[in-house]
Amino acid sequence: MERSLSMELIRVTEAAALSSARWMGRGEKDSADGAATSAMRDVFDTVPMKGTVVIGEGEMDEAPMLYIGEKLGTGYGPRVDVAVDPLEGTSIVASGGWNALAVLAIADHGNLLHAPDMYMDKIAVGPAAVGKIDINASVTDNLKAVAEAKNKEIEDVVAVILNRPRHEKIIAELREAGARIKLIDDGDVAAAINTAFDHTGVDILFGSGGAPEGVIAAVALKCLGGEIQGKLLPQNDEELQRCHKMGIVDVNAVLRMEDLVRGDDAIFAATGVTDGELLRGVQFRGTNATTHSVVMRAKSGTVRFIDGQHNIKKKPNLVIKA
Ligand SMILES: O=P(O)(O)OC[C@H]1O[C@](O)(COP(=O)(O)O)[C@@H](O)[C@@H]1O
Repeated sequence: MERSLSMELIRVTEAAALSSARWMGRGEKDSADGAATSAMRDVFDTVPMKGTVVIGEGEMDEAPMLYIGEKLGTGYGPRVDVAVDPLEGTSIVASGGWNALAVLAIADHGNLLHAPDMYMDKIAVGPAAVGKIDINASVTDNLKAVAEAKNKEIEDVVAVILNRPRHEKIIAELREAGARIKLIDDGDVAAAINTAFDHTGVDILFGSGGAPEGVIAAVALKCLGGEIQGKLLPQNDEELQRCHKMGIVDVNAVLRMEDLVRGDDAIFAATGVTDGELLRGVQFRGTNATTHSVVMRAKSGTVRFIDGQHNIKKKPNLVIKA
């Protein structure tokens, strides 16, 4: 995969972030998502690649854009699988909260798990604790392992988890073990990535969230040398059938890094929509808008933070007033 593709992909996430950021705090998550999706779709047309969406906005009959199977790119260049989440954290934008991102990941054709839209149990850590976690072990054992790997006490470990009733037991065990906890309302992709950056103050992600988000986070963590393990959590027969269709016979099987994203020819790109620990959100200043993005390649392990200054007058279609 071409190195220069990284910069092309940043243009895609920047466009999605610029378009959806106008909807911050307006209580309209679908409008924010729609703006991000259509901007992302438009810019993808200019990216030199032969892409196919494997994780997107839904099946062809339910999503007009960025649907699973849709072809993306100019049709010239590497043949890649594309995973997109034009707006990761639709409710975050609707309420002006933290850590909404425009994200995408690409990998060589056939190398991304085609995760169905269902829940996935997840555990994720940064490079310091790779090889030490086990999704089948207890919360306490995982905390101990991370504390040891990072040379700190359990009381100093910060676990991040979506604040959901389904996580009551995990949260109780985290409290019992004495860990510090960051309960988040949404956005477990950012939370998983944050475990790989010490300055975000987050050591380990627990709990279930979207399976597609799990695959996207896996690409980022592969680039960063971190680790995520997942287990699909089908809620009914239909979801179980979907797992089987994907070739996953044993739904209790632990999905490891190589199952989620095979090989290392993969790129992850994200632009902040609202402020977060890792990336600032879009700021509008008169005729200018500023974006903050990160792009990473698994093959080289290079992580680039890229700031963009956008002249809104020259991109009127991108920054539509909400
Ligand atoms: O809100 P639920 O059903 O617990 O799902 C959790 C999932 O939703 C999110 O918080 C936000 O997803 P959306 O951007 O699609 O709203 C994800 O980060 C997370 O994986």
